[in-house]
Amino acid sequence: MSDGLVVENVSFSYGSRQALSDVGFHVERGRFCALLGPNGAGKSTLFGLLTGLFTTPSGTIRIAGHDMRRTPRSALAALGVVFQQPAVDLHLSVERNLRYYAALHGIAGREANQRIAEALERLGMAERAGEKVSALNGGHRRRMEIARALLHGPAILLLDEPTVGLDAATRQSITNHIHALATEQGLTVLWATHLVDEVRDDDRLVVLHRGAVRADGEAGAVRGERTIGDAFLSLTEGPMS
Ligand SMILES: Nc1ncnc2c1ncn2[C@@H]1O[C@H](COP(=O)(O)OP(=O)(O)OP(=O)(O)O)[C@@H](O)[C@H]1O
Repeated sequence: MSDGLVVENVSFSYGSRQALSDVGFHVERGRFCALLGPNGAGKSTLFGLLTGLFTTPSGTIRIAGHDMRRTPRSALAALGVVFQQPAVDLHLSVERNLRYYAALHGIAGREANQRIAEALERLGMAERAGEKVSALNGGHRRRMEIARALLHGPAILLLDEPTVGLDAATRQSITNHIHALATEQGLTVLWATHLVDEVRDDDRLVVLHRGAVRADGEAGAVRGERTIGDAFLSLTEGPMS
């Protein structure tokens, strides 16, 4: 368990507004975990804590065995992040965007070339390396951002609603790629979404609602005889926070 993702007793408030209360779950190494929650559930707040954007006033976060409070640099070095809002330079090529990001992590020269080639290959983007990002469709831009998040070799990949605005076929292709990274390469994945059709029965599933964990387990077991959509609705009914 030490090399996966551990969240224990995490609470967080914006002033008097409590956004997370006593949230805890563990994701084992190499698992794809869907973090499912409706708008306002607290997903972005949790991502803010996992990525060091906010400090954790209470509770423990361990990333690949590194405690966020005691060894934040090691914890963050083990993390790859795909944020909800794309942050890429549209006027540069895919390869140039990745090269800048690699340089930020102190990776240059032949090592950078090799990692960029590998990351693009993994996401099925090798032939687009020389294209300007502005010429790519939304799905390919997203894949490029995922490739970029993998360049420094993170143990854990966080994705905050990465398929927003993409069509169904593209969404499925991207979720397939990320599942393959988990099963084939041992990457631990936390995938935040409010789209129930992105969750598969053999995924780990954590349902967050009004800042609290409402369900935690293998998705097939959490839904039981219900569809995942019905299970989600019954777990998240009641007023929004
Ligand atoms: N900067 C802020 N100041 C005050 N309250 C906030 C702030 N950001 C979020 N909140 C509140 O915290 C709670 C959790 O919000 P959060 O954005 O983490 O949810 P979310 O699950 O990411 O929702 P969404 O899918 O809409 O992004 C909500 O009640 C929200 O209104």
